[in-house]
Amino acid sequence: MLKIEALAYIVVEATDPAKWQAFAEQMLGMQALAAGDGLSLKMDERDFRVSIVRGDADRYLASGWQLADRAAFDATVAALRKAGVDVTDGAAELAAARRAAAIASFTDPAGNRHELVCGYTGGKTPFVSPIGVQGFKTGAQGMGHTVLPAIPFEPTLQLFHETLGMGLSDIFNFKPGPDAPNIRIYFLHAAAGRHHSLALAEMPNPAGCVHVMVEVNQLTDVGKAYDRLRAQGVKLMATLGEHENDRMTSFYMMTPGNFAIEYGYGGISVEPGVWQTTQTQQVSIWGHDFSVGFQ
Ligand SMILES: Cc1ccc(O)c(O)c1CC[C@@H]1C(=O)CC[C@]2(C)C(=O)CC[C@@H]12
Ligand SMILES: [Fe+2]
Repeated sequence: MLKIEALAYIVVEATDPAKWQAFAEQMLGMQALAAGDGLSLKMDERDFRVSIVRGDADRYLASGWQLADRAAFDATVAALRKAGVDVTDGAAELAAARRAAAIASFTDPAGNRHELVCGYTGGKTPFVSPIGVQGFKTGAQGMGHTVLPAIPFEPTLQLFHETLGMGLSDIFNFKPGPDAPNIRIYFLHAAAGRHHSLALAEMPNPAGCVHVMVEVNQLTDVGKAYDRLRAQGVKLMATLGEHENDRMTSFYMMTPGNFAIEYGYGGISVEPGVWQTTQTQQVSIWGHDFSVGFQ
């Protein structure tokens, strides 16, 4: 019963949503629709997969987690409360804004904000990219993956792995330099089987997120996006490459929200309960030069 299915959506705070509109439409190829004084970014038949809300900062605000049904939602809220997590029952107004039948929210030990939702009450209309992107891979596996800062690491990992039951796909002890201490990055899967819906990274991030990954249906759209990045002067955070752990071919760019987006194709799926946790030895089997992002 107690199973997160996928990352349903993310919420981003923006001082100037018009910047996100241009970035979403012209760089990412998503549909941007007015929503109050913010924006709904559409990646598939759902009303939104990214909610841009107007505010005083440019940052990541929350991760929205999909529960299969009301029973799974209630069981998850109960499990969190039993573990001592302060869970807030969401108001009907918030549930309506997120197109959810029910919503609850909590903050993890690292200070990241999360929303739990069940059901989907919004519209189902076709996705039509304004620049011809041939679709994002969403569906049951959700909008993609999010990598969140996780300090303190152990209690944050415990919440998602033990209390919420997300499976450990891969463990990576990242060594930034020969004398630098290890940074732990743990990759966790949800029930729908995307290799990771969440990664916890033992590093601080003032924007509230290290990166969000969105996946397209064809490699051609990754290559075309790379061309657009250069034409539009968007800041590259890592060159094209293929990850060792989930075999995603992708590149990374900076967003108007001060966190990065990984734009990828071809990631693997795992079978929950069967998959054996791997221990990655390297970031990627080719490419992914992150040094360009620090320039
Ligand atoms: C290692 C890895 C596997 C699969 C992924 O989807 C993925 O994003 C990563 C890279 C994670 C990580 C990051 O996002 C922040 C900057 C990091 C720490 C680096 O500098 C190398 C690995 C990067
Ligand atoms: Fe990633």
